[in-house]
Amino acid sequence: MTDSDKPTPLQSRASGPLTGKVRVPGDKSISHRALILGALAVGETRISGLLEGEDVLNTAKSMQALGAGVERTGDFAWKVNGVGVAGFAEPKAPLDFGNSGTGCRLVMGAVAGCPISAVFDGDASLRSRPMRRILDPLEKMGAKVVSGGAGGRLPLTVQGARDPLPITYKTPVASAQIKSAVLLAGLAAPGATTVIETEASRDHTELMLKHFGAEITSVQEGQHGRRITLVGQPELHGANVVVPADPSSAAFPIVAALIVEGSEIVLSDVMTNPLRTGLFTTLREMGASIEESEVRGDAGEPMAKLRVRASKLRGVEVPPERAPSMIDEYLVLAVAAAFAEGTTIMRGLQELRVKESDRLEATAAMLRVNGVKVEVCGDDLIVEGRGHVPGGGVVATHMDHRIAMSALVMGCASDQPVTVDDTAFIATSFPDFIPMMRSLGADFS
Ligand SMILES: O=C(O)C1=C[C@@H](OP(=O)(O)O)[C@@H](O)[C@H](O)C1
Ligand SMILES: C=C(OP(=O)(O)O)C(=O)O
Repeated sequence: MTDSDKPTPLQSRASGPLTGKVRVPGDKSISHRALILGALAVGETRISGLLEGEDVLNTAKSMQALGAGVERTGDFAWKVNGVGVAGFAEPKAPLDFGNSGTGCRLVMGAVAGCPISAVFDGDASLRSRPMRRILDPLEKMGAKVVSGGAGGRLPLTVQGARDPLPITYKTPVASAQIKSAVLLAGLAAPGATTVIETEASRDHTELMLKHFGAEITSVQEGQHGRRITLVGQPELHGANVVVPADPSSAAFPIVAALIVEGSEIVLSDVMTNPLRTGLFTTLREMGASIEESEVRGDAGEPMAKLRVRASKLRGVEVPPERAPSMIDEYLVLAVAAAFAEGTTIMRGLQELRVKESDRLEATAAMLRVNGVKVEVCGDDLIVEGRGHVPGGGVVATHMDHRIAMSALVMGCASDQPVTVDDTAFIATSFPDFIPMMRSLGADFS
């Protein structure tokens, strides 16, 4: 997709109860990592349940361009033949990550540990996002940034280190992308690479590195943090990866079922890694009925079946330390908050400003244009829930898939229909969102 493509608007209007059983697509974070670690391993990796969204497909293409064998073998089934740690070949053309911060930043880390040069680029949204946070530690490890836009913006060229250095790095913000970039570069360095985080971020890279044979430890650091240590230059071996359903995608049908009276839906295989389930904790505090059953795990990633029933919600205060475990879910939580009774205060959301859009302002604008009273106060978002939403607004999605899906969920129960200006970017993370929501009974036209 390019930002010059013609926009495809869509309207969402109140429907009868949502019902049915669905499996949302594979987790986006795990899908990126399975392709990247498969490409850095020796031998064959088989992935099932891969998210075939644009963000992940761009990572697959970049792995191919860097010399790995990447092949689709069936629906959501992929095979990767890796080149080994530090074995990437120099790509002949710029690597285009489209809309995806994760793909771009993790591959920057992997390339930084190889003696090659690669150009990184993306769409207008990705070109506006900060890359200095990744380049700073990678430069400490010996990589060079040959050229780049102001403030480390894309497009830029990374010249990987011939002899990468292991470092101990304290991440300046809770970010799994920074942590993962350092660990992936650290694979090629001799000795121990350590990442310290004061707030724990999602640990899929650590769990998957272990699954592929690396020696990696993670211990508590302070009240909410982790200290992660990776032993460099491991022989990673190809592995089987089963990708569970993405809790960040599940969030949309879950909130829709909670706000549409009489709804009851079931979602299978939803990943329940505790570093990803802050939204479920918050919704339960608001009074949501979300029942878990059939809890099981694969490659260290737990998953469960979720049964969600329409519920009367009340406003709550969400503490800032919960943000890393639900960082992509505040948009749709704000929709749930608008349908709740009472005020919801979401604190410490500064990282929302540097996502696909400025999500703090875009979320406030989405609610405001649909008649909800909302305030951005510093880095906090305050939503006045009145038990119903007037609707009737046209929402600007700003090349942001999660704004588009959140607005369509809001329309499922608002008094007047809600329109989004462009649905195209939904394909980055949840290509079947529209048909899946319609199959549950949503009225999108
Ligand atoms: O590592 C990952 O897979 C991700 C980390 C988060 O970003 P940050 O690391 O910038 O917080 C999140 O917002 C993104 O959707 C996926
Ligand atoms: C922030 C997101 O992704 P990324 O950083 O990979 O673009 C997201 O999917 O909400």
